[in-house]
Amino acid sequence: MRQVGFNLDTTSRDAVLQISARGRLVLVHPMANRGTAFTLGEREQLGLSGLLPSRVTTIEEQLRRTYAQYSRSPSPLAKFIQLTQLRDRNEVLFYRLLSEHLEEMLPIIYTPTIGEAIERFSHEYTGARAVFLSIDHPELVEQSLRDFELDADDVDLVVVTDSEGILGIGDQGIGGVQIALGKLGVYTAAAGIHPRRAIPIVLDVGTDNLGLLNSDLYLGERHARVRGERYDEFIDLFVQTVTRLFPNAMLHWEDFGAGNAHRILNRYTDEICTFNDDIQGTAAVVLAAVLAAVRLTGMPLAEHRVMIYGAGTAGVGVADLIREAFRRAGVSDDDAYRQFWAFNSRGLIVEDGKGVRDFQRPYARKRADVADWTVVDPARISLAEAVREVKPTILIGTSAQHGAFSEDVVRAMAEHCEQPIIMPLSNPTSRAEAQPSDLLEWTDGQALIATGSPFGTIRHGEIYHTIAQANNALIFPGLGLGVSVVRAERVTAEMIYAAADALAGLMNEYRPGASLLPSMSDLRVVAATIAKAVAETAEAQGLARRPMTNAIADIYQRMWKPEYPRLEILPPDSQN
Ligand SMILES: NC(=O)c1ccc[n+]([C@@H]2O[C@H](COP(=O)([O-])OP(=O)(O)OC[C@H]3O[C@@H](n4cnc5c(N)ncnc54)[C@H](O)[C@@H]3O)[C@@H](O)[C@H]2O)c1
Ligand SMILES: O=C(O)C[C@H](O)C(=O)O
Ligand SMILES: [Mg+2]
Repeated sequence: MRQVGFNLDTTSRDAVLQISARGRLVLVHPMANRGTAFTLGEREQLGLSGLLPSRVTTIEEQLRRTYAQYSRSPSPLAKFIQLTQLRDRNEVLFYRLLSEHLEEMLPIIYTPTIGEAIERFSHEYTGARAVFLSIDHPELVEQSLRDFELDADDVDLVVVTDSEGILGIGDQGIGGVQIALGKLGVYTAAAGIHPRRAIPIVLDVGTDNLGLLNSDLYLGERHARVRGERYDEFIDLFVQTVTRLFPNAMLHWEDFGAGNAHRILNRYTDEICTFNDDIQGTAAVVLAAVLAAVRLTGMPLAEHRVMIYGAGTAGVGVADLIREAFRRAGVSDDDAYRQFWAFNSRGLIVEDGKGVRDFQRPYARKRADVADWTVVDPARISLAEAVREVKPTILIGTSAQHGAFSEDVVRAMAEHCEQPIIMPLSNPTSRAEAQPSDLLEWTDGQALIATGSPFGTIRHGEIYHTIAQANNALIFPGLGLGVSVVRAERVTAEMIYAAADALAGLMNEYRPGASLLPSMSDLRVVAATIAKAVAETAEAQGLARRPMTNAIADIYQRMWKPEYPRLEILPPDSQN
């Protein structure tokens, strides 16, 4: 990080921060500012003596104060805003507070509260340290990226969204910038990616959200979403520019619409170092949860029948990776496809159905497969009807349809399956296909559950069930860290599988009611473990541009810790 007045080596855990700036400039730089923790000597040298209250405090005192402020904030959104303001004022303190209360604060800075912050972005706007790129100004793309003041070697990660498919709340226009910021917050909190080695970006291509278009306060381009050739050209311009300026960065795509996510990933995956979180991150975390659950059922994976309710960006990513696990278990590709039943908004996807997208097509069932089913409308076969016919053992929800896993669906599933594996993965909480407490109720406590948003622990009978949060936050931080440690040239299917496998390998608790996945409070351990597996896989595939000397040491050395860096105060006139 090199800005006029400040210089910080962001590659090492114990870097020195050089400051030649003076006075207010120091206090408004979130990475340099440490507020009341500046010592009297530092204050004098930096020209801050009159700008701070006289008492010097430790970071522990600052943590006590900011945690009390957090606790007093009256609503989740107020807590989000309080933490955002802290992040914009004193980044070290923000990450330290977050890391000490990770499980408590994750639902605030990330899913589910972030959904509300995204919807309210233009109303609550207080600035956002991100890059905004508009399709109406392609000529500004390069300059805008340069304006973020990072050099080629300074960037490990770029998180970009076009906001069309934000969580399960759809098109949120420019507000989607918050999901890019939220994901980066998790990268740092979980994997220690240095907060100054990443760029959050929103591509403003317009919005089809009429509420936003009609709001006086809306801050994005005020027109319908641009699609087709002009959209593709803009994406291409963006990809070419960002990879030229930041050749070592992994490009992370977040919350694109169903019509673009798979298409864009397929277009670039063999050309650059890139990853789609909703497709690949989700797939890896869900596979890990499925493998843990399958082990508990005692029934071999190859015999399971899988329903994907909501075969969109995430759903098909999940299906593809579970299918890979079938293949690794010795099942032929043809046979594996026959174990999957996928749904879109028109019901079960059948080969002659309407509106089937290219990436869904491999999962379309043959008409003959369903010819003798008892259904009301063969052109629109419902989940309940399909469940009765297929008797699935695994039900995955990525449809954003609240309550879609209804009592009759779940009871019908449980009738033929002792321990049904049911995963309502849609976010935020208001979109979940089912409430875990209901699932336990309807299956007599037998369901093996994972959800996308946090649900915590639920008592059913004598047993406390810890509901696994199968959120891609368990995957992307470690993946990004592993990729950056070896500067992988690509993100391959093998690396994604290795991430899932490493996560599954962390599960060793088998008491009744135990979670299928590690807890979000263990994110740092999870991320480091996944990073190692990913980096080693990249090396084995010959994709490491920076060989490791010792995997553990290399990963540990790159994991930034939220502590005030050592200061070196340079003369005010020296240029750095
Ligand atoms: N847990 C996680 O880590 C995670 C990761 C990614 C996405 N998700 C969640 O999954 C949901 C979907 O996200 P996405 O990015 O895949 O969106 P998407 O728009 O790409 O996919 C949604 C799919 O659901 C289908 N659908 C809509 N209505 C339906 C209905 N009534 N019945 C059956 N199918 C229906 C659509 O046809 C589409 O294929 C969101 O709520 C998102 O938050 C969770
Ligand atoms: O953002 C999340 O919480 C997970 C996932 O990427 C989603 O889109 O829901
Ligand atoms: Mg997402």
